[in-house]
Amino acid sequence: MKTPVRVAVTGAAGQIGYALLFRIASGEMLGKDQPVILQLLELPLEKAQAALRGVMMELEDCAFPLLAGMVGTDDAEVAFKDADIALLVGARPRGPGMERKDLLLENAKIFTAQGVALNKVASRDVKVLVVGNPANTNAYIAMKSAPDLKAANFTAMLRLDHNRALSQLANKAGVAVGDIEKLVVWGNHSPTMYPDYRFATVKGESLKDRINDADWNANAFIPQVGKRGAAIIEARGLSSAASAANAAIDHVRDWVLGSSGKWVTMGVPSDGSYGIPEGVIYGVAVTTENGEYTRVEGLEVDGFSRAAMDKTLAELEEERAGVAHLLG
Ligand SMILES: NC(=O)C1=CN([C@@H]2O[C@H](COP(=O)(O)OP(=O)(O)OC[C@H]3O[C@@H](n4cnc5c(N)ncnc54)[C@H](O)[C@@H]3O)[C@@H](O)[C@H]2O)C=CC1
Ligand SMILES: O=C([O-])CC(=O)C(=O)O
Repeated sequence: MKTPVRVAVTGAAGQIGYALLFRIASGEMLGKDQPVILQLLELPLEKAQAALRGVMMELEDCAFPLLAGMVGTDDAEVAFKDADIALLVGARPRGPGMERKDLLLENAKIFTAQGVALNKVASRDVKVLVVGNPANTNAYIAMKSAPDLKAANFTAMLRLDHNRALSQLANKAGVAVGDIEKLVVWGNHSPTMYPDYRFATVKGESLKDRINDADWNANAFIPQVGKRGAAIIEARGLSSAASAANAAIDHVRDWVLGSSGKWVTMGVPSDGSYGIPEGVIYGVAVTTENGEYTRVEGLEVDGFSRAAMDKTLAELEEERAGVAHLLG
């Protein structure tokens, strides 16, 4: 038996948590031979803690052979203790009359505290995935609040956007979703993101040439991928949960187990390439191997792409400026 991996999940009793934990415990994230210990954080409210206890009872009732242990807590330092992987899902949702800026500030407090706790007690190699919105800026805040941890190990989830774009492209081109490679979604997990299939291939042939429809790209594809989260809320009355959990699993699985040379999109702190200022958590194409990601370098940025990449960057810069006073 392998040594169990400690996986911390915040917001564990929420709807993404409910779609996520059972799949982690069944081995879909880290492999069917990898035991896990789940360290689950919820708010210190009776309702949230009761819901968490219920989820843990259900996890127990699945008798997952790979579930080597479980902790439920309202204390971030307990949840993050020696964590190898931290999925930061819990966040303050937008309430009635709340502006984006208010949401940003409320969440800034949460992700500052969680960054500090990770810095104090998590494994020095902890891999962090931020799902809670605004995901890129929350990841940036946590990273800045955890100066003793590797900045490169703080990532934000753009995989749902990547997967959404894959399916839209497969439908448009009439190809199998699994045959599409070399897609990237640049920037912020928000409607300003830029899904870019200029480099994408299907069985080695250019997908862009096959679709050959600049109008569809600019006026249907890009806005549809960007606003897909809102479309799900409109249809379901609740935000994406199963697809978000699925994307979190894809993100961490590929990061830990490798993408076998395939491109995947991760929100990672910029190294200054592609004109993105260093440190900004920005969606880029990466390949992954041996628990590390490597940016796909040297992609051509044409005029249309530059404008799209700068627009989503400007939004991230604005978010960063909005929380700068909290980060010292
Ligand atoms: N990056 C992405 O692609 C996506 C991000 N999201 C975001 O994921 C987040 C979670 O979504 P849902 O599970 O649907 O929400 P939810 O409201 O069902 O669950 C969130 C849970 O987090 C808990 N929570 C809140 N603050 C916490 C804190 N400081 N510490 C620990 N737990 C805390 C709440 O008690 C709640 O149980 C939201 O911010 C949502 O906008 C959702 C879909 C996709
Ligand atoms: O739009 C939302 O609030 C949830 C989300 O991030 C998504 O589904 O992409």
